Amino acid sequence: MSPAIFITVLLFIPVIFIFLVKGSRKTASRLPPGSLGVPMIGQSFSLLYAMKKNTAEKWILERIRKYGPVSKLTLFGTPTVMIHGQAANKFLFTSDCNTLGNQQPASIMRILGSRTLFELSSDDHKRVRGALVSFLKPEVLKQYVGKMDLQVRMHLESHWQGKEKITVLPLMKTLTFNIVCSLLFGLDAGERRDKFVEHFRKMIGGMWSVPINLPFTRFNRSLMASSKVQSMILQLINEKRTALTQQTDHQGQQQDLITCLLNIKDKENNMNNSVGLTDQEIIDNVRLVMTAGYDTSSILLTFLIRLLANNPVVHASILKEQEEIAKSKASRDELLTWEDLAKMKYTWRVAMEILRMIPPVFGGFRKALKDVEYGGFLIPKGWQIFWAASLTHMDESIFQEPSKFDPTRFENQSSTIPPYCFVAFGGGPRMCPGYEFARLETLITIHHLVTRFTWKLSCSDNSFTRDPMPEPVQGLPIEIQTRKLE
Ligand code: HEM
Repeated sequence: MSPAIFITVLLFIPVIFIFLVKGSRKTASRLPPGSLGVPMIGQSFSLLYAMKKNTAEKWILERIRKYGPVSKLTLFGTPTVMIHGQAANKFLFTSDCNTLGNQQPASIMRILGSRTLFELSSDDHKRVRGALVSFLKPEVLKQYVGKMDLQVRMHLESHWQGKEKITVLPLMKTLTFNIVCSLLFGLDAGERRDKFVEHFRKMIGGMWSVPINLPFTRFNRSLMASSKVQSMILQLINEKRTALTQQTDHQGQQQDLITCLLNIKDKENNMNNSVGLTDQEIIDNVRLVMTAGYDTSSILLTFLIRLLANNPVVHASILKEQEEIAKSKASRDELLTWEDLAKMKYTWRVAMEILRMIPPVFGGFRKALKDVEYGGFLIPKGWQIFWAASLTHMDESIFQEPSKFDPTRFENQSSTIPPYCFVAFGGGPRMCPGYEFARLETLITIHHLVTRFTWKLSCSDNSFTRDPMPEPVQGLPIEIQTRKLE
């Protein structure tokens, strides 16, 4: 380098430095209030601790009181902006996919695969979601009420009938897993399903772990189980594909989710159109649906059972509604129908009120794909945005006396609850596609439980922790008694 160029470069270095410092000060002044804390860690442990102690709502409200509805912090290794309120939810759930992307911890992507709905965006997300919804929509699910009913009856006969004491949460997990297996994979009770459950439980054990793949880590065990689950689903896909080629007409026949997805693919291929799902997309999304549908519904059912033990007035009203339906049947063996479920209005309102007060999904993250302005502040590209359902669920300007259990709030939900305020199922294009499936499982199970059993809590501690899903102390042990239909 010639001396003249060298001197010019030297002279420019301070100018560039001053420019960069000024630029970063300007950016810093536009960031929301709050502290990022210790790099990488920030406020993660403090939030997780509050969740464990079931004081996360208070933790968040204190932040809001201190910094206002938009504040910055660091969560799980990433600078984060927490936003709050109806407008914030609308912004988060409806921003276009070039502005906000979905953001899940790295461990989830490695375990469930890179082609799940969680990871996809724009047209890819629409295509795969459309395929899943083609099975999960009410018009299709209504054919499966009887099949779900049979699964619930079998579960109660094996795990409740004749017992005096049971623990609710693990049993509800077994029940929802069996329903998912039967409806999604056509996999009924037997050795194969038992193997499947075993691998699945190991797989989900490491979903919220540090993604370091070393032998004997939780994450490593999860990854190994995930590849076993993948092989089992691939085997099912091959069997179902063979069965499909042997059938000429599958119209009007009951199918499972995998067959339904293969059917879409084959139809599309026949039309020389490639909008169907690849085998990898089927595998990844079947793993996602298994996971998404397992913890959530089982937790809703567990808290419903807890509420019915604690609240005799609600119990009496639900029992009345369910007994009327049971009495309209010629015998106890007659299965429930779609029309019966439509009559269970009060029961579903109670479930919705539980979801308002104890949402199984505490909240979630999105990622800013470019610099975004929100509420007069800058959210820099690459930062994550955090939403928590309870922020609007427990806001007294939206839900009067939010700590009071009041299912009547859901009587005319669309006219009394403003949009983007009840977000237990999320909102916008990523809103939970399993809403109807969860409604069916919940109503059918509660019907059989209240008409066949009475129960009381065995544990006097009525509290629960979050990890990150809410779990009652000791998994909710109860004492049960069989009752006769009056
Ligand atoms: C009480 C039960 C349930 C609750 C409270 C619930 C809640 C949620 C929430 C809050 C989201 C959105 C997350 C976000 O926007 O970041 C979601 C997404 C999802 N849920 Fe559910 N869920 C439930 C049951 C189910 C069931 C039974 C299934 C499947 C059969 C399911 C499948 C899914 C899937 C596939 C997504 C991802 C959607 C997408 O990204 O487009 N969920 N769920």
